[in-house]
Amino acid sequence: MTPSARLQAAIELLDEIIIAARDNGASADNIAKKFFKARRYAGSKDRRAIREHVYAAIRRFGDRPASGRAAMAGLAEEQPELRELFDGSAYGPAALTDDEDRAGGNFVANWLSARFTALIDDKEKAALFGRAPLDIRLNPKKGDTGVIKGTWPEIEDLVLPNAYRLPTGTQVENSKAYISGQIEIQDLGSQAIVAACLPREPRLVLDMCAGAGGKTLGLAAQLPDDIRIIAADTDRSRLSRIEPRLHRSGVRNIETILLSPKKEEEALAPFAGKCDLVLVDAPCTGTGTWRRNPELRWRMTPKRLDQTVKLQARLLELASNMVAPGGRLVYAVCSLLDAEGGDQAAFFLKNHPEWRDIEVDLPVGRPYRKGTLLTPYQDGTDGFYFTCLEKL
Ligand SMILES: C[S@@+](CC[C@H](N)C(=O)[O-])C[C@H]1O[C@@H](n2cnc3c(N)ncnc32)[C@H](O)[C@@H]1O
Repeated sequence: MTPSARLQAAIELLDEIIIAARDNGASADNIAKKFFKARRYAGSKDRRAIREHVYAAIRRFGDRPASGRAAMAGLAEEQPELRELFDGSAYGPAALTDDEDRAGGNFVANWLSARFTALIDDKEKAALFGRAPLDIRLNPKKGDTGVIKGTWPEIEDLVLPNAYRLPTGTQVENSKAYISGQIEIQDLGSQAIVAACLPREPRLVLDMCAGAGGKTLGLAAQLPDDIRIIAADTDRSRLSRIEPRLHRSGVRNIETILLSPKKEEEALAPFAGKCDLVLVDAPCTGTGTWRRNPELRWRMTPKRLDQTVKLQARLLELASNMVAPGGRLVYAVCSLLDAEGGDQAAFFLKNHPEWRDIEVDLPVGRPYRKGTLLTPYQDGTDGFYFTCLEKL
């Protein structure tokens, strides 16, 4: 493909990504995979170049552009070499005109920028777009440090006992250590949230928004095998992805429960007031994960944020009903917006005098508004807020 044809392909791929972001459709990565599958003529260099154009536009614009062409035209304003590729050649984009739409604005939409926690300064904002590291968690029941250090001599020890960092791009998923369940890929921040759940040994654990089980497996790896762990979620496809991970890691004490949205309480009724530990890793806007998913910015609107905040408050309330007296509730979000983090904790504690927040002693994160904040610049993790609450 010519450089102009690659740019035109990037414009077409961006058109699909923009529509999916507007309509809450498939992720940019999945759309790209499908796009290239249907264009076998694009070789590996073509694909790489097209992806680079697409992700440069996604990283650059905080507001969702009107179209793929507007996005690339906006980028061309800042990159003269791109402007030359709008050359009207056979498979390339038509020449730019003075009056056509061009994307612009800041890296983060202005309405959203104002809602970040006070600790997110310019350095932190820049780090939100940095390169995400590749962190792994050792499963102490199956693997040992010697094996993984033998496999990857360049591995870096992190501040939590089973946490390690590998150079980005290391092929982990086809390694013996991964296939045999000795390791999982998990950001240090997620590992810190699991650590915050476990000062005392629970008997019954509920992971209420377990997704594909990242934190559920982290909990199981640290707890004795006879503890009952319930992994619940409303997303059938995500929840089903726990199964192969359970096999790999040899865990047998996790049960899954598929919840129906708005009817979660019915399915969870048998556990009401009985759990020693409930984790609510709540659905959120993901503002702390922009390093991995910069396209999430294009999905955000004030209305969607408001809906997410309401859902989080409802799930926190519901989760609190599942906890036994003296039990612990951990509420976490991979977001750095106060509305999803500190505001939720403050609102909950104000309305529940029978609960108190507890301090956690971890080597990462900063105390922030009744909880802990983890950030890319300060901690080298994705951005998270979590709070540990105890029922009196
Ligand atoms: C941040 S993700 C969880 C990630 C997971 N805990 C992990 O460590 O990999 C939030 C999850 O909440 C789930 N969710 C959304 N609405 C829910 C609801 N009403 N009840 C329970 N889970 C819900 C989503 O399907 C999603 O899997």
